[in-house]
Amino acid sequence: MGRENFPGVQGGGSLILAWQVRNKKVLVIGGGEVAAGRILNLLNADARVTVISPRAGLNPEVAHRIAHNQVEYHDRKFEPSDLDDPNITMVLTAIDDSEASSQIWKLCKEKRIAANIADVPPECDFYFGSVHRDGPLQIMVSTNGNGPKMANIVRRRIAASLPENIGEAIKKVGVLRKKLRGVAPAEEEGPKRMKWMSKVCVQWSLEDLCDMEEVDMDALLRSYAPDQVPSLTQVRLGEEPGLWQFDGSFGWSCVV
Ligand SMILES: C[C@@]1(CC(=O)O)C2=NC(=C\c3[nH]c(c(CCC(=O)O)c3CC(=O)O)Cc3[nH]c(c(CC(=O)O)c3CCC(=O)O)/C=C3\N/C(=C\2)[C@@H](CCC(=O)O)[C@]3(C)CC(=O)O)/[C@H]1CCC(=O)O
Ligand SMILES: NC(=O)c1ccc[n+]([C@@H]2O[C@H](COP(=O)([O-])OP(=O)(O)OC[C@H]3O[C@@H](n4cnc5c(N)ncnc54)[C@H](O)[C@@H]3O)[C@@H](O)[C@H]2O)c1
Repeated sequence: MGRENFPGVQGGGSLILAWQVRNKKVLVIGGGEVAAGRILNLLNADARVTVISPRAGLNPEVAHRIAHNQVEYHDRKFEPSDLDDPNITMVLTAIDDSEASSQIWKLCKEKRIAANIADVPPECDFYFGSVHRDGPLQIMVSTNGNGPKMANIVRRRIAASLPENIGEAIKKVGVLRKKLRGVAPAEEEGPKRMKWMSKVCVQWSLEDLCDMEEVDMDALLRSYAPDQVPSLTQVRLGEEPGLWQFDGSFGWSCVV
């Protein structure tokens, strides 16, 4: 008999994902304060943003994005034909007109376009959350519609508890991972590659990860074949792979 101690299911949550909208077309309907926040989130994710909103109602931040050609802009109210472009990946509405909002939601569902209707939670395929960003690191907090301000408070507390250099350390790990793929591209290397990469992340301090230069990465990668993880000091001393072994101390360990 199996032990059956699998995780219990806790329904009622959201599926939290990191949606890749780079170079994809996203329609934002409305140009007020809420739209301004949405547009920034989208631009930070390299989306191609189109804004539809009468000029008279534009918030200064949205007007700035338009003036600097950061978004495509149509100075008018929403029209159903705005949804005809098959390249639209996502629609976000942030307008102060609930009737128009519901009409847009229905049209999006007919066309199977994912949509967020800012003021109507039941008419959202996905919610936004409160996001902390530090380089490649993003942390999103959701309260699943219960308390958006609470999400903001939790997010700020999490951000305050993070090491200052975590984003930079992750950036370096990203470069190393890419290089490792170059050194060991084979599919069957997958398990070894992942285990080795995990060991580097666990054994190296954030400071050492941040300090790691490209030459250090190239030297470190020579220890991949013998499946060893030297410290940054050892890498810089240029010792031959095979001379070091992790002894669990997170310090200097050299077996001769
Ligand atoms: C996280 C954040 C992200 C973002 O918008 O980018 C976000 N709302 C934020 C702020 C905020 N929103 C509101 C207040 C006033 C205080 C309060 O009500 O708490 C504040 C606080 C403020 O403005 O400081 C009012 C509000 N919001 C919604 C409704 C409609 C309703 O609930 O019926 C109403 C009532 C309108 C009314 O009463 O008339 C709905 C949603 N808002 C969500 C996200 C989704 C659920 C996220 C979750 O539960 O975690 C969801 C469901 C849909 C969606 O928007 O995707 C962003 C904080 C970012 C940050 O600061 O870090
Ligand atoms: N989800 C959230 O986090 C959240 C937070 C606060 C408010 N809200 C809700 O979001 C909505 C927008 O809030 P806001 O503060 O940005 O409002 P706002 O009044 O500042 O902006 C509304 C914008 O919508 C535009 N607009 C109105 N009708 C339009 C149409 N048919 N087509 C295109 N554009 C149109 C207006 O010109 C204006 O630019 C409100 O309903 C508000 O209750 C949501």
